[in-house]
Amino acid sequence: MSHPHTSHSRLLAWIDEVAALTTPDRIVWCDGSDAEWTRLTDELVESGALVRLNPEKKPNSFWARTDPSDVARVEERTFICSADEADAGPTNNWMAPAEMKSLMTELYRGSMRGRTMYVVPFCMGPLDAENPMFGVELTDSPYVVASMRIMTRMGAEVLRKMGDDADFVPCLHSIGAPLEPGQSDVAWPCNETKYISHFPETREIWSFGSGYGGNSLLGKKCYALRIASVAARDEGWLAEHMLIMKLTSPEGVVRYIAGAFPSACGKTNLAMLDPTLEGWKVETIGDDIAWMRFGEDGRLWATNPEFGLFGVAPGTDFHTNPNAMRTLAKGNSVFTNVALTDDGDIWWEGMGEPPAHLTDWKGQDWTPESEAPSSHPNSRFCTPIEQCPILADEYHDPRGVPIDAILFGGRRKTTIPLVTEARDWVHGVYLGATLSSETTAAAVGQVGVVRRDPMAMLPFIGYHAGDYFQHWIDMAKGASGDASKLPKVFYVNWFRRDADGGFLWPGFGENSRVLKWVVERLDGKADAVETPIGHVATPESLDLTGLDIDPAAVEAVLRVDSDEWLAELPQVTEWFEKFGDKLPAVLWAELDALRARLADA
Ligand SMILES: C=CCn1c(=O)c2[nH]c(Cc3ccc(NC(C)=O)cc3)nc2n(CCCC)c1=O
Ligand SMILES: [Mn+2]
Repeated sequence: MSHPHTSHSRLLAWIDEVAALTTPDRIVWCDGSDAEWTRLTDELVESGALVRLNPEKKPNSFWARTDPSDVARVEERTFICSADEADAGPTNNWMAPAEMKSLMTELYRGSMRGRTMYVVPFCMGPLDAENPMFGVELTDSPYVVASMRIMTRMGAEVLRKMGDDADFVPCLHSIGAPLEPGQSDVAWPCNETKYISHFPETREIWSFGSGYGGNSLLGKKCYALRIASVAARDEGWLAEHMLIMKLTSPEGVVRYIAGAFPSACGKTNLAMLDPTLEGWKVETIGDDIAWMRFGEDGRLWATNPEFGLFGVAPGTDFHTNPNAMRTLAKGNSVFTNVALTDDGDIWWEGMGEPPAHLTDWKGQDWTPESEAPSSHPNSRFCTPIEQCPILADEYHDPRGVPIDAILFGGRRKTTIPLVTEARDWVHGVYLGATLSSETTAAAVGQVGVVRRDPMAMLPFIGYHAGDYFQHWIDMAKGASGDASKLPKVFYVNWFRRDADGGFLWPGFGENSRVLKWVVERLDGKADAVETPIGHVATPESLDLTGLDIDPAAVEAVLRVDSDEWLAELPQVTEWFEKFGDKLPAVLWAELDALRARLADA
């Protein structure tokens, strides 16, 4: 059956099935054109869902406010519906796929009444990749369509490339707010019942009830991490929650670094770093997701499958991330749950002195005397990555870049030194698997509690975390047995504090000094002290030129205190016990070896 837009019979059959179930008033095929963006954003402004910003401040850009109940990913409503419950593992919510599908089918029944169902063909990664990773999102949210155009390659070009039989990940999304005839819409329709469900064996995603980013832009966390991590396990590659950066030394030597950090560690700030060290240059390839596979040369090649940046707004400003601010200044962006200035620009906490008056993320008047912040802690900017002034040319190369170093990082007041090099690959996997970070206000729960967040992937591993650790161990075999081709693994912590609670390390652009040490370790140049926890930088081995820092602070930020580390071991044991016999034995061995080294120290 041919159709004006495609002759892909499986796609057409799926669309017919979903339309029959959700009963939208109309179906619109998205072509990803500027004309379509204008139509969509005009409609959204008309309906009150978006406010157009002052073109002189941010051209072609918009301010959105969600329902206060729909402001973040809903981890407790996120499910991995593997055929076998054991495959979801202890870090995921599970429901039998058939049960979840029959339950959600009833939720979708008539859910798009009165609305438009948009067909959003998209591709994670370049269209000219060897095997492009296609998806099609069916959604009743024009906000999602506009955001997907920024975050993914989306539209007619993708449909053409898909031809009539390419594989694609079906992504079904409904905000779950049917409109009765004559009923007027609310600015942010959603449903108090939310399900974000993944079906790994059939590679499908069903999302219901939330319009918010990670729950509704299904190409990102749902596809490029949870579903992709399952495909990566089966096919021998890695889908990771990592930034990718290009680092060039003053001598012109280029190194590529991937980094995994939980939220509130400044991953985007690091990905777009403005180095303070003279002559060093950072260019950005990605700030959130890295797909990594071994090339014929035995090296690990990484690509960024995304087409935009979906960053946390508060804390982003010209001091912490000047390149993000320059990206946003070019416009073509959507800002969600930030504050609106009286002259039609956006503002959020961390941007220096607040204006005398703002409209806050709840649409209410805000002044500097207001108790609550003007912007929600999880408020976001959504902006085209091609606007980033330091985007590396390699971003567009379907081969990606060969990774020289992997950084794992967390937010810890104590215990973890500024930078440590892993003893080898397995020890590096141990560091990633035991990565810990203190919770902050941006996430739910109390502030300052140490949580394990393995490879910063805890909410995104699409299967049993024990199998995931085993997969990381097994990846070393992909380096065609030549360990020298594997990336070196490092563990960093920008957030160690002194006895008075002050930060020991200035962070931000000064982190370029740590990156220099990492590169020099790759070249076998920089010095390190052998400690029970790995090779730790010495104060002398860091280039502190021009940095006004107390030598005692440098000592303190690099210190390895055996008592502090011995105190960590019971937590690691308790963490590892969650995975039972699926925890690779080599990781128990690493823990035992660490305990023995600490005892000798
Ligand atoms: C590449 C930068 C990484 N990075 C950091 O390296 C970093 N370090 C800190 C802690 C810190 C905060 C303020 C200062 N201020 C002054 C003046 O030194 C210093 C360190 N905060 C940091 N942040 C912000 C975290 C919240 C998203 C951060 O992103
Ligand atoms: Mn992320």
